[in-house]
Amino acid sequence: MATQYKLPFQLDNPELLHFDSFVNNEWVQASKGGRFEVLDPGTGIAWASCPTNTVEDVPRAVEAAHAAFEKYKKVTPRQRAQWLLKWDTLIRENRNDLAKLLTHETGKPLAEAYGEIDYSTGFTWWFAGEAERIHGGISVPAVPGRRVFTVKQPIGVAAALVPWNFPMAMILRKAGAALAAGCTMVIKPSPETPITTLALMHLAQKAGFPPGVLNVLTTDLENTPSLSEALCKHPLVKKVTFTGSTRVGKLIASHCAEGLKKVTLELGGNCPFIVFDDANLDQALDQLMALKWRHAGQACITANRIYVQAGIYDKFAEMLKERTSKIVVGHGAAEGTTMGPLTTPRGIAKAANQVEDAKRLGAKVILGGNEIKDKGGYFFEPTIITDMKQEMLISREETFAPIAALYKFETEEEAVKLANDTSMGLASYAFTKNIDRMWRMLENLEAGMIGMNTGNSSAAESPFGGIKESGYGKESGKEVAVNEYLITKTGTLTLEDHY
Ligand SMILES: NC(=O)c1ccc[n+]([C@@H]2O[C@H](COP(=O)([O-])OP(=O)(O)OC[C@H]3O[C@@H](n4cnc5c(N)ncnc54)[C@H](O)[C@@H]3O)[C@@H](O)[C@H]2O)c1
Ligand SMILES: O=CCCC(=O)O
Repeated sequence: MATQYKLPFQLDNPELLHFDSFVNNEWVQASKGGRFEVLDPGTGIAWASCPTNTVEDVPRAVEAAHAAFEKYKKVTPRQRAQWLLKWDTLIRENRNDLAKLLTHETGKPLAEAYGEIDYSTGFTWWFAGEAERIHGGISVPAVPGRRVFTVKQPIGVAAALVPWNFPMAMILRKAGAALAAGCTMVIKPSPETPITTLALMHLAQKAGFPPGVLNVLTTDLENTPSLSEALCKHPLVKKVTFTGSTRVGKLIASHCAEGLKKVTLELGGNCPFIVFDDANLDQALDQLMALKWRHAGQACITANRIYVQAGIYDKFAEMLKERTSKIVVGHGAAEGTTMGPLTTPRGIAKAANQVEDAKRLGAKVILGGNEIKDKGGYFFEPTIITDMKQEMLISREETFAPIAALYKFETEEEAVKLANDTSMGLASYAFTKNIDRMWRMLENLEAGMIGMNTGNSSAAESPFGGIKESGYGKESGKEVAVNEYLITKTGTLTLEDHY
């Protein structure tokens, strides 16, 4: 469908732009004909619209994915790998254009958009390699004359429900594993970020994936819960992979319980970042600057609670303030911008509420603390708060905004106790030059991923996933991620006249 909106950018390859849903390799409208707008968070202005699919549109997409699965499951792993590699190449070739789409949907600065694309192609590359390395096993059991073996088979149609903060990375992390395993997929992107997803579909089609292997149902905020529920409950959907908040993750798990669907849940974080007084402060600060301010604090693995040992607390806070003051907030596509807007206006309201709560309970705002109202989009000042206490809101819920909250601690035992005092368990970070202590951190911190003198642990080759209320299942990494899309079948063979 031709767009009535004015595009705020130009693409080298305008063919990438699609504004309709994608089912069975065709660009389609929603059955009821409705559309919703896609806004640039840096201006608040709509620049595109997409079909508002509803529950009525779910069967068409799932049935297309199922018909495709019947053929795709028999495609050789090498062929799957070749299609994945071709997709990977096309994404890399369209890097400049995709970065513009990401920036205008999420708000993140162009440099970060490039970073997301490079991170994302790690997944297409990695899972192309994994496709041919899926294998079962064989064993000789205690009973004579028997052999027991396992074969791995793709589970079926997978539904992927993805968030808006890393729309490309989250889709390729899921689709890469599913396609390598031999599954087909129906993707529901967030209402904020459908255009990047549709551009990826354009490239998947060009890469040669057959019709129905990948499908996208776009929809708005209002129809998201019902459409997602219908996808989870459709009998032909055998696997659901969800990335998003813990609140919604619990709903998804309950929808899937009915059909006993296999589920992967990558949910919220509330990640502690611990700096001991024997840490290399410059190293800790470099890592914190990159981790905390990445996408204006809108990453699940961001440092939500920063615990600093008493002896270095004041110095660390000052050093952080000095570096943070140099951040340039602006439109993600503007030259010189180092921090963009929040992606949604909901994020601004939540951040403002958390700052007010911390101030009321005795914390000090040493930098920022306010919404920026004169820039047009959804901007919030990079904010540093000291004298944080466990009873404050930020200790219990993710900020998902550019707020660095600093807590003081005295001993290692206290730091571990405070760090683990959360229902979440996605990632934890520790900075110390004491190797014994570092090992204790790895074993004692309750999280699925531990950053040891690093704030950057996400990579295609590392298993990604949380524990506690941060979810279950792993994405990326060797074997574990592809296994999420496979079933294991056990064969038992009796042999005559055999030991
Ligand atoms: N662990 C991870 O890998 C990871 C990665 C990115 C984001 N997250 C988490 O996601 C959250 C931020 O993203 P968000 O605000 O888009 O999360 P969200 O839970 O609101 O939305 C995630 C997805 O679910 C959809 N959704 C929203 N309400 C729904 C409902 N009632 N039923 C079904 N689907 C629904 C959204 O449209 C989106 O596609 C944060 O909590 C963050 O930590 C986690
Ligand atoms: O927001 C969560 C995902 C971020 C990541 O994969 O590093």
